[in-house]
Amino acid sequence: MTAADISRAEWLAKASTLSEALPYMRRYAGKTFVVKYGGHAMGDETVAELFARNIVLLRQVGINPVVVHGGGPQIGAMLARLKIKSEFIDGLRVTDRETVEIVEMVLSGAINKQLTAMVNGAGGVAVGLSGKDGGLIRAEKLTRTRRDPESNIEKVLDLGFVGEPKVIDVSIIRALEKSGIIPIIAPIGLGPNGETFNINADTVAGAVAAALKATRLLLLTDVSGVKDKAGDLMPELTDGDVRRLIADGTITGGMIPKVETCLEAVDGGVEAAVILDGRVPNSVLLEIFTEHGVGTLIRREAA
Ligand SMILES: Nc1ncnc2c1ncn2[C@@H]1O[C@H](COP(=O)(O)OP(=O)(O)O)[C@@H](O)[C@H]1O
Ligand SMILES: CC(=O)N[C@@H](CCC(=O)OP(=O)(O)O)C(=O)O
Repeated sequence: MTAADISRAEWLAKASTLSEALPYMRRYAGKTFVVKYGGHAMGDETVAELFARNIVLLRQVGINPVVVHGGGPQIGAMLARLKIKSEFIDGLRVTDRETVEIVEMVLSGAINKQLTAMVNGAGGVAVGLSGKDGGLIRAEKLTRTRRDPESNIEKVLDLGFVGEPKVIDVSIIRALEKSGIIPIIAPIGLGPNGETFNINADTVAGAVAAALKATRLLLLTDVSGVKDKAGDLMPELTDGDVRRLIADGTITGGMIPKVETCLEAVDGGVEAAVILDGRVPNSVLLEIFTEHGVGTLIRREAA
């Protein structure tokens, strides 16, 4: 049987014995996979533990997994506990000085350490870091503009300490990879004047994947992938499809930056980007080791 013959059901049966699964895994040995684990997908502890085991398994078969995590709902819950109001513009949290402190505490302090401990508990060797460690993510303030429909004048929107990655220095990731260590990255960047920047986790995952020229960028979320108007999963989309689906209102909200991140990553040298459901047990393994995958694969149209 070749890798192309394996069905999802067969994969699940084989996953119980590593030795049987190995032939299907070898094709990716030595490759780097960037996996973004979204805050919504983290909810269920059993699924989170399975996620950690999947990541360790990738490492055990010779793949270099790099995890970037989110934590939007968890930041929201902490801000609510502290009675700090939070608003979003284009899916990005407006982040004032007080908010950025909480964002860093929740992402780098709580979630990053939980996930790192989980991967270590699953038998891997993981190290948690943020964009501040090893000069990983140099960021600058993100500027957003919006055209006022009545006056047609473009207004600059101030999102506060929301950053965009400018320079990704992958040396720390490569050093960890060489030692068999799994990096777990919180989406925090360091600004030119020592500022802490809150960066959308999808954006960080895309930028890190492009800088590493990763073989795959996997964005784990709380839906099965990109769906059409009838709610059916679309297994594969090109940049042209994505533009059309945004324009006709099929792709909305948080899914817009996700698909845009995928296209930028593919443009930046990532072989393929996939949006998939992180709440489904073993979704990472199913996506990587079955021929058809489970989510929506996004690629550029052939020139
Ligand atoms: N065409 C679409 N297909 C699937 N999900 C979509 C689509 N358009 C908008 N969405 C929304 O995008 C959400 C995923 O984005 P988001 O909530 O930002 O995820 P995460 O927290 O994992 O980063 C889905 O839960 C869904 O509500
Ligand atoms: C600027 C911005 O919006 N940053 C995000 C960072 C966390 C994130 O992206 O988490 P998810 O992947 O779980 O949504 C935030 O503050 O929520």
